[in-house]
Amino acid sequence: MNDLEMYREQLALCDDKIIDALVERNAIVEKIMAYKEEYGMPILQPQQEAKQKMRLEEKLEDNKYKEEIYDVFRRILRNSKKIQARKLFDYNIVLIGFMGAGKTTISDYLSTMFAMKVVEMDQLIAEREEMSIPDIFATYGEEYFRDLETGLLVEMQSNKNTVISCGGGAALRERNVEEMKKNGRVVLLTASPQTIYERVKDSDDRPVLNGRKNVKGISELMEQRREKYEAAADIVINTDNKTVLQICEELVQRIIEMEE
Ligand SMILES: Nc1ncnc2c1ncn2[C@@H]1O[C@H](COP(=O)(O)OP(=O)(O)OP(=O)(O)O)[C@@H](O)[C@H]1O
Ligand SMILES: O=C(O)C1=C[C@@H](O)[C@@H](O)[C@H](O)C1
Ligand SMILES: [Mg+2]
Repeated sequence: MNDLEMYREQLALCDDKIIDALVERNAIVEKIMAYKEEYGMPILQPQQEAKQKMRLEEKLEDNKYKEEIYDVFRRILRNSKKIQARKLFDYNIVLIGFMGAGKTTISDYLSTMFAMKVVEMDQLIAEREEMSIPDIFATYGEEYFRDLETGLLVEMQSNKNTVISCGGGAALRERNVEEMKKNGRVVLLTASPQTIYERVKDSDDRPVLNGRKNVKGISELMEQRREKYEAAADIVINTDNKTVLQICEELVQRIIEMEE
């Protein structure tokens, strides 16, 4: 055997070690999940991720392949998160609720914590139509927009582990709710009119709130919608005075309870 052949064999042995280590690592990730579930511990522990990152940084400080190894670990972490998400729920999470309830915020955090894909329905529809949502309403009417929502909710049923952040009015159409349910669990985020007002008061990109961007106007529209939102929901989470982490943890725990 010449040197080149020998190096190639050594490389193959290295790859085998990496595969074995990754299999072992993934099994440990699953054990950690099972342990947390068994002892009712929080599933989301962002401080642990920060600790792991620091440990890695210290260990790689003087390593000449630091950047390349970081890159690999970023992917390992991403895949660990996907494994955790798959273990918790093998379907999509559909977030509904009034404007400002936190659908986009919670979607982004879930995406960070579980490496889940996010579909912002309003944004995707506007991109595909090459038109803003208010322009779609003005040009083609609400029915046309709701049909696009229905179509997108059907399309999403071939995905898994995706967070679907619905437009504020999506749950108002019965057919949309039917298609939401086929995606996975429907989670309704709620907040008091005061909280919603505080969250939306400085932004002008919610045309439905034009002319009623005050606590009374929000409260009235919320009451009109309440029944339909609640009828659509598998899980209801109130978000008043809760951090994004608390809300996401509550969501995960409620999903665990539902699957038991
Ligand atoms: N739990 C929370 N605590 C404090 N602020 C929050 C919380 N959730 C959301 N917010 C803030 O409220 C505002 C509205 O949140 P977000 O855009 O996520 O709502 P949304 O439900 O997606 O609204 P829309 O239906 O209009 O898209 C944002 O500025 C966000 O940072
Ligand atoms: O609450 C609503 O009725 C709406 C909310 C937005 O997300 C958009 O989907 C649209 O402007 C309708
Ligand atoms: Mg949003």
